[in-house]
Amino acid sequence: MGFFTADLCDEFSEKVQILGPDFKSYGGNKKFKGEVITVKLEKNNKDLATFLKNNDGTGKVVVVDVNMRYFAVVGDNLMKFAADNKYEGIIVNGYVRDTINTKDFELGLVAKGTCPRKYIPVQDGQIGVPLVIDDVEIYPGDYIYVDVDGIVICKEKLV
Ligand SMILES: O=C([O-])CC(=O)C(=O)O
Ligand SMILES: [Mg+2]
Repeated sequence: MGFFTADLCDEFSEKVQILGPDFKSYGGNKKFKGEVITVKLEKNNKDLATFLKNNDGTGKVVVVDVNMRYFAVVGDNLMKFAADNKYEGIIVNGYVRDTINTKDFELGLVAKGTCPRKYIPVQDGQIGVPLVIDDVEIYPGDYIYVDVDGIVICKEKLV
């Protein structure tokens, strides 16, 4: 795939923002890009699971903010939904689990770390709301670029 986040930062330095250094890769693709869909969760991931299961993800990256609450919101089940619907990747400001298996799916997954526990009681989430992650405002329709160096976000499509 023809981009490097370092080159995007140099070439479009006025236009891009970067998320912080604490994301790690747990998916099958280390490099991915796409148009942002935002999801805000409290602790439980039901609305994210339903969204991934029921919506086409071609060209899309889902950015999930769970405010670093220490519960996993993505594992191999949700990765299967996302792979089946052709999402490019998922970015979680929080934690994931089943990470031995999440890398077997052909999409990106980055998160701040792992947690073996999920929050069981169902709670409502919000799809398509503005997020603030690592002091960066993220809106639906932004474009995001991920590789082994980091995560670059821009209001417009760069490549
Ligand atoms: O099932 C869940 O809600 C989270 C998880 O472990 C998975 O996606 O496999
Ligand atoms: Mg699981």
